[in-house]
Amino acid sequence: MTADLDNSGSPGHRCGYVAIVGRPNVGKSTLLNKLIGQKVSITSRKSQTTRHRINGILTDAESQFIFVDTPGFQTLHTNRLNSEMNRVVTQSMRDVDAVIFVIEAMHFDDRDKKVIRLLPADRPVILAVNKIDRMADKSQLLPFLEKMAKEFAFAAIVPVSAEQGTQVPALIGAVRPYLPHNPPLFGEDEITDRDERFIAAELIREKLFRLLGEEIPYSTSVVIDQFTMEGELRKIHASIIVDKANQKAIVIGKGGEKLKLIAMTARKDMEESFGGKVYLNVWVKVKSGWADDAQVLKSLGYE
Ligand SMILES: Nc1nc2c(ncn2[C@@H]2O[C@H](COP(=O)(O)OP(=O)(O)OP(=O)(O)O)[C@@H](O)[C@H]2O)c(=O)[nH]1
Repeated sequence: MTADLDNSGSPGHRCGYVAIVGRPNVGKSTLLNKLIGQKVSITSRKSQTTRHRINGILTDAESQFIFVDTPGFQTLHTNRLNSEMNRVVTQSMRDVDAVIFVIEAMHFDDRDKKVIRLLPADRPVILAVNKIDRMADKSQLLPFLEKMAKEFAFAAIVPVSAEQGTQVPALIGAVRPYLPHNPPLFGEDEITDRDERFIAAELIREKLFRLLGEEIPYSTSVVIDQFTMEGELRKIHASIIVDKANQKAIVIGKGGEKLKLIAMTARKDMEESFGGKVYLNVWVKVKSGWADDAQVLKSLGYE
């Protein structure tokens, strides 16, 4: 992808877009956070917490990497939301200069193979073999990397531990040569081009994944109804949208305890992210079939 150039930056400077793809739960969000050194993309133990494209930006002396964190490839649920997500993933790979394909060390399954089939043939794909810290027998790594080299014409293969940061600089070094010569598109201190409204919704959604049971979060979404500044205070009104009335009861919890906890922990994270006080009001609303409703999807940013 090229952009309007303003002739700032040194002549050798590189700048480009990099997509991070992989099946759910391989560690894409953790890797992005490690790459850019700050929590922007949300992470969770449950899979499929990433629904939006999130740009994280890494700027160093020679280059600027604009990372696109994509939703995991969905293989279980088949509603409209998931087909939209798969579309967003394929789209995001077409718009980038390089792709980082993430898998788990020693795990290469049918879901990973599905992702491989969608990888673009006309741009460099760097394979990041993640979670190497988990390997009990490190001597198995080299044969696994050799096996992977036969699966696709990867531009490079880099074993990493996103969680511990091991080999992350090597991964950056492997991607760098594929960025085009461009001056930086973003200022040095910009980490994401998403606004605070979006980050606020992501932080609430992250709490749903962390604090609710297995099934509920998949049928919920978060909408920011109002976001205003009163002096230094951010006043945020948000709605958690659920599919059914019984889910509303679960999100609220006994005596409102669960919702209180969701709102309190989300508010603390927002205050840390935004660097200022936050007043947060969270409602739970039932909208049946929202995940299949094109109109609702549009209002959530899937166009
Ligand atoms: N041991 C270990 N765990 C990791 C590593 N990287 C990620 N994880 C864990 O794997 C789980 C999934 O990580 P995420 O970063 O949320 O995965 P994701 O691929 O973004 O998942 P989706 O949003 O579902 O697509 C989390 O519990 C992480 O803490 C790693 O290098 N080592």
